[in-house]
Amino acid sequence: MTLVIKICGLKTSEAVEAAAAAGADMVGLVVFPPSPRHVDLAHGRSLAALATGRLQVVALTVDADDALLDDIVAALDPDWLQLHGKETPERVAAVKARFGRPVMKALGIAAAADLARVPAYAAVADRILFDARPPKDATRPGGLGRAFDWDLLDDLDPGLGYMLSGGLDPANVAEALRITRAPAVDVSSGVERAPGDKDPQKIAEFVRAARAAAAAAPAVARPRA
Ligand SMILES: O=C(O)c1ccccc1N[C@@H]1O[C@H](COP(=O)(O)O)[C@@H](O)[C@H]1O
Repeated sequence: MTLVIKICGLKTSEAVEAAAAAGADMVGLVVFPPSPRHVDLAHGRSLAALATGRLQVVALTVDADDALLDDIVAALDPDWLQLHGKETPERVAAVKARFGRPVMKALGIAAAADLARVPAYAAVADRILFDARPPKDATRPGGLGRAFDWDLLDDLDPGLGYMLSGGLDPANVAEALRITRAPAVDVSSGVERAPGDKDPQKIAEFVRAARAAAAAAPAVARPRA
């Protein structure tokens, strides 16, 4: 299976073009005003239009209500909805039913106990995204460039596709894939010059490093060590 690569938090057409040129699969547009990567819906619409047909578009939200999701879906027409807040499994199921689009649910991980929530979410989401659990005083629940202990995912079989995120960058993505054998990776801070300012060269380096690592040790049907 081919590794799926998502570049998240794009704010410019230059960044969208860089993700497409690098050979990424998905781009994430953050609709969450406290984030330095927030895009308003008018701008998000133009970025999504630029990506459509070349990259899957993911709309990232944090505890968004139905009214906001209505507006986001109307503006961005995303291929995926990424729920990165405290949404319950019931809320994930309701969003999926209302919008009829695949839903990716982010779960913050800091310890093995955090994985106990996986079955309930795997039953309703189309993909689980594992991110580092944010510190209590964080102003946002993700996009912090913070990694978690990848060994926690050893032997994990969530029963559906999952995406690894949290503190990935061009230098560490190969090691992250070696340890987790994740079928998909997501990066934001690790391909930036500053929060919200994507670096085309780092995007290219990240995709190159991730593809090389996946070719050396494919995710699916890879015998366990
Ligand atoms: O990027 C943000 O600002 C953001 C805001 C609110 C929720 C999630 C956010 N980003 C997501 O967080 C993970 C990890 O990002 P990083 O690579 O560690 O910076 C990733 O899924 C981003 O899409």
